Amino acid sequence: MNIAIIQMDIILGNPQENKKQVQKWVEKAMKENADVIVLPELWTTGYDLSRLQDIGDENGEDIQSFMRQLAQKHAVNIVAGSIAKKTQEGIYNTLYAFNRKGEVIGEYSKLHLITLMDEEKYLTPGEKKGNFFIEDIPAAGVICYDIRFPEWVRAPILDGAQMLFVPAEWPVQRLAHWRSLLIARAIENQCYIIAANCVGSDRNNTFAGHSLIIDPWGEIVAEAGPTEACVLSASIDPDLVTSVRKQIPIFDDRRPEHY
Ligand SMILES: NC(=O)CCC(=O)C(=O)O
Repeated sequence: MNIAIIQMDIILGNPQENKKQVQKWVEKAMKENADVIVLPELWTTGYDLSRLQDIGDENGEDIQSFMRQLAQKHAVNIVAGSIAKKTQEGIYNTLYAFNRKGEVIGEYSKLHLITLMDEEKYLTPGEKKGNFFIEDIPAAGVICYDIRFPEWVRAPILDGAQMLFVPAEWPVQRLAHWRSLLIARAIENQCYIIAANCVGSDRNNTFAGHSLIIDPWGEIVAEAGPTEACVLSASIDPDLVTSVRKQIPIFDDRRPEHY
């Protein structure tokens, strides 16, 4: 299965331009025979949080229609990062996943809002896990700050996920945390981690790049650079999850009655 992460430089507060960029990046990813394309967090708006009422997506409808067309045109699965989804209950930081026919196959709204970046002032937290299937392989999504909460990452894994998608806008000053946390989440859950970060800067942050694909043994399969927008491609073997889980059977050896 060929994965292509789009590590993009998100233009702050400009969904139209970001959609144009994504169209071009998807064309590029398809030249590398992508089966699954993955985008970063809040890629339509960036962290223009105080303007989300104006530039957020009403019930995620615009992005669903945009992504449906892209997925159908290229017959590719797309884990469409996350976008600001405006609803009557509030604005959510929501991931959508699409299959090759452009059907929505997964939806997840970020559970842990990062107060350090003021998310709680503008966003409403999700409440549900983000499990879905890509080509019959059980997968799940969590979003950026969520990776600091291993008990939350474990939840969709216990439901069977073998691949974890992590759209992010992770700042450079905590790059070491990004890499260590993602490797740890891969090792402890014996799953693939496919983590899409962005590059560039906004008013408050410079983003770290270093999008990563990590295998269930914790080895880095592919890693992007720190500053350049790019497509990070790699082929993954979902059977490796089963073989690592057989080799060290942590899911049989767990003793959840004690914790
Ligand atoms: N967008 C985010 O959730 C950033 C998370 C982060 O910077 C951190 O956990 O540190």
